Amino acid sequence: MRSIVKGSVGTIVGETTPTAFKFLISKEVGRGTYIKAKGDGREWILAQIEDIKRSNTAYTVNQLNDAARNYDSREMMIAESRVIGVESNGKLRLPTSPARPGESVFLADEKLIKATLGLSKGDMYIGMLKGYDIRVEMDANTLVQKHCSVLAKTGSGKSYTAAVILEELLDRKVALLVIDPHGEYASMKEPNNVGDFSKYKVKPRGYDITVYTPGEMAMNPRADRPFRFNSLNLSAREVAKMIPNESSSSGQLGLLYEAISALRAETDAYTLEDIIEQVVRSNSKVKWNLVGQLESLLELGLFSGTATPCDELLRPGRAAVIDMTGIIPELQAMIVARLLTDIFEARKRRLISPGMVVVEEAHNYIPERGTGNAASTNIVRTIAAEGRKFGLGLMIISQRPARVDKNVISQCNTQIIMRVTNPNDLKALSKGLEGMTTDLEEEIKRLPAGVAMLVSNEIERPITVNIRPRKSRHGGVSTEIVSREKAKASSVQPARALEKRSRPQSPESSGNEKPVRSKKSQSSGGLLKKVFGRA
Ligand SMILES: Nc1ncnc2c1ncn2[C@@H]1O[C@H](COP(=O)(O)OP(=O)(O)OP(=O)(O)O)[C@@H](O)[C@H]1O
Repeated sequence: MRSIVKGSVGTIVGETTPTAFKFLISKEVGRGTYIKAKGDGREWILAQIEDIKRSNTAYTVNQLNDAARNYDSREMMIAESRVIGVESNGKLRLPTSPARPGESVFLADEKLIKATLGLSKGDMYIGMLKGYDIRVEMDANTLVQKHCSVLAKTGSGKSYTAAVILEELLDRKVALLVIDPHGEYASMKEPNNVGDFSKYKVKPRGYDITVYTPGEMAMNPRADRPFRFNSLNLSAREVAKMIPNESSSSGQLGLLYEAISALRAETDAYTLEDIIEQVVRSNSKVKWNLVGQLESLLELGLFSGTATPCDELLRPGRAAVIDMTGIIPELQAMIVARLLTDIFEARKRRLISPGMVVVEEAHNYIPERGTGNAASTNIVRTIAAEGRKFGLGLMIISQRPARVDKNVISQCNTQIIMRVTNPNDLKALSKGLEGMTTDLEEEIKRLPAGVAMLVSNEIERPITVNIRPRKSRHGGVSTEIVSREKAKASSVQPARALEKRSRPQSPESSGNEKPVRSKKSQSSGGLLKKVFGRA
């Protein structure tokens, strides 16, 4: 056997192929380490250690080999390595012939890793390659245009990582619209004060964030402004989108179309109140159910006051955060449906800036078939399929990959995967990702918080990244349950009331009874109005 070459970490042994080789380890290396060996053309082949096996001929399965006196000298460590490729003129290719047994293996240097993996093509700094001092940079334009997803189990650092990407996009003057079900993104206004900033060379700062609430301002201390829709001349389709699917029968929808056509024939300008009055005038038996739903819509306050203009929501270098805290899921999906339809239409007509729509807890807004229904599914699918043409990108964030619409996920060119352990979610990831191996699946199960696997057409193979500290303050903090028992008890009451009252009518209702409008609800809007409010 050849003597060990200085600086090498091992020698190639056994059978090799253009895509894999094994080497006998002479210096400590670990799984995931990037290594290099000379190919036949004397160019460097970059490979990564996938697995390490240890054996010792002195210890066989059947008996100890007493003839072997020096047990330590008989121990062997074999590293199984997967070839990533050979870099030539900025392009990656597989070596034409397999690496030669007997060749020395070295640790790969930073330059080779960056060039071969394609890590320095971008301008967005999201973190460091795990185990290395190598910055991972992604291309902002590609990420926005070709969409992106962040998928991981809860507590793994999903929203933290999403915010890191949003910071980079805001630094590059991208306009962002964030659908934020839990009010986690308002804290981006403030600079971060926890993290190893010097190691990652990050400077804390706050961003230009405006938080909107579709509810009442007084109920959401984070909100800067109310979010309101225009109630003038609503089309039947627009109104229908805001009414829960399961409770609006075809008879009621027909009634809605009739009422709005009659109004259009009479006047140039009508409001939601006018639609309600018109429906009341109908002779239909099912009208009261529809009236109930329309009145609930009116009471939410979403259609009162000044409508929020679309061009205010997408502004370069700023993020508009729609904070959905306190709004029931069904209504959230309807708000998202209408909002994104307006944004997409305005963008198609070039009336607003290009930008990116970020959908947190995406399984609620675009549920996979069989796992639920949401009014917002179609428009999010449309943006995923056509947004690129019109400069509207999409970022999908979810803790339940298996419950998110596969059509949308498959349109995301960049996938950021953090720790996932649920077997259904892992299966969904495996199905949706090219090149997913059982080894990668195992790795995903074991990723620590704050470490992400980046899969993208822009990089040559999935890489693991230590996500950099945030520049802005993180807002996704878990609530302690035990020590806050009292606070929890006092907060249960309004939440329940909210859910109960915001449903237009009970499922048992026949649809023929006139809904009771209490004096209080007519004058001040009652509890519903208190919770959701008017502008
Ligand atoms: N790159 C990171 N650097 C430092 N801390 C991190 C990093 N990523 C995550 N964390 C920490 O891990 C915790 C969980 O992160 P985060 O809130 O983003 O999780 P999540 O997956 O979004 O959870 P949830 O689904 O509950 O919102 C946070 O307290 C955060 O401070």
